[in-house]
Amino acid sequence: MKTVLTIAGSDSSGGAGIQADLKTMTELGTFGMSAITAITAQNTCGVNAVLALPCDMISAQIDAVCDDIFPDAVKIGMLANSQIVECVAASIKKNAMKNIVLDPVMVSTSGHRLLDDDASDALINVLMPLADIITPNIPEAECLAGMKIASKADMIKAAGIIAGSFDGAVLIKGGHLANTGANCIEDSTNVAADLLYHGGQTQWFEAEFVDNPNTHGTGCTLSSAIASELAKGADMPEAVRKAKAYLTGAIKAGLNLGKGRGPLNHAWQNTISDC
Ligand SMILES: Nc1ncnc2c1ncn2[C@@H]1O[C@H](COP(=O)(O)OP(=O)(O)OP(=O)(O)O)[C@@H](O)[C@H]1O
Ligand SMILES: Cc1ncc(COP(=O)(O)O)c(N)n1
Repeated sequence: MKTVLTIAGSDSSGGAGIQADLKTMTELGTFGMSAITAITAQNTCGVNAVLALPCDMISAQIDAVCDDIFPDAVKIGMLANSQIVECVAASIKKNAMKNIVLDPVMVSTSGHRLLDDDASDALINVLMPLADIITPNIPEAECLAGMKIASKADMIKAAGIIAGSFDGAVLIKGGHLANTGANCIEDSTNVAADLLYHGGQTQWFEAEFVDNPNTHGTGCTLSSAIASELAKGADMPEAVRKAKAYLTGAIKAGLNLGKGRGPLNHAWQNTISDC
């Protein structure tokens, strides 16, 4: 069985972070392992508290995994502060890890900062160069590219700028532009359109925009699904295509848990075959 390591924060409500990552990895037939960077007290309504773990404990988790069950791919999510960004980068180099998917988590859907303001430089200069793909949402891509993004043309421009600063691929997730009119295609159906910039080429991945407010953890799910598909041997465009199909199914299968933006239905493939 192929193995995937998530280096990310814990979400007590199970919708995002390592909990979403491990569910995704299991559903996609890989063996998920975790190195926890921070503990959050959160639910579908918001983040109440964050405790960043000490760097030596984070490095120790990564080393313990790599010394025994070397991961075929790695997903990196919430990193909390610049010290953690630096120590995760050092551990990746030391262990010569491969298939690195970096989700540059900055702010939760509920508006809570999950990465210190002053950590962006370390993220861009120290960690990004080690990644095979980074998966920013629109606000994160605006921060990384230093420009506003209000259209698909802006997404293409921003992806080119971000890709110019490292060797990997860039997937700009368009969830925040969907339903604003900016993503509308000719038949006026609204779509959730993500842009992959890979090897100098751009490619759109479009899926039905599901009218469902329960989208807590979509970014975590997509990035860990990409890591799982890379671990199983897919090339980058194929990994993105399969990951987006899994994600869209999990949004469509619609759970309705909690009082706020609820989590996804990770087990949707089993749910459908049970019907
Ligand atoms: N309502 C929806 N229907 C279908 N796909 C969606 C919907 N909302 C988001 N997506 C898709 O989910 C993925 C993550 O999107 P988004 O742009 O919201 O990233 P994010 O902000 O990092 O996610 P998160 O909400 O977990 O922080 C993308 O593939 C996007 O197209
Ligand atoms: C531990 C952790 N990692 C990532 C997110 C981002 O997910 P979302 O934007 O859906 O809140 C989160 N809320 N918590």
